[in-house]
Amino acid sequence: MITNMVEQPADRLANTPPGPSAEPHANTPPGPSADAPQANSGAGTQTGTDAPGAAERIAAIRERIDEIDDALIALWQERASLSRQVGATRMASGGTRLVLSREREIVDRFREALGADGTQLALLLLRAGRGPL
Ligand SMILES: C=C(O[C@@H]1C=C(C(=O)O)C=C[C@H]1O)C(=O)O
Repeated sequence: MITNMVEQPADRLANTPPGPSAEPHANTPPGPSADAPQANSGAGTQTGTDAPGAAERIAAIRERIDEIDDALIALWQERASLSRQVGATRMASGGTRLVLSREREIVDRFREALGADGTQLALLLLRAGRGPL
């Protein structure tokens, strides 16, 4: 889980395997980390540095990261909804719940674009729409 790592100085990250507590329950959104040391103490989210220029630059970049995350979440939810509609339509007409050849195409597409992470992302996307196999 990245949440705990980003609030530690980089030199503390090496050779520190995540313990059991680093991975919360799969469906539990992570809350604020109470145990990690803070690199700066102003108002708002920690940037991980006390250097004013760097902190401001990081805050600006984070605005775009947050926008991207919002879009990813909305797209994720829309895709899952559409996938469920396809499944319901198909089953209501006597068809199958899944079409594995189509799923294979999707996994291949993500893997070709993103490598091994793409495979994992595609599998998560598919599961979000049609449930676990
Ligand atoms: C949405 C569909 O149904 C299922 C879900 C898929 C998906 O989430 O992309 C792909 C194939 C099917 O197993 C579909 O056939 O397009």
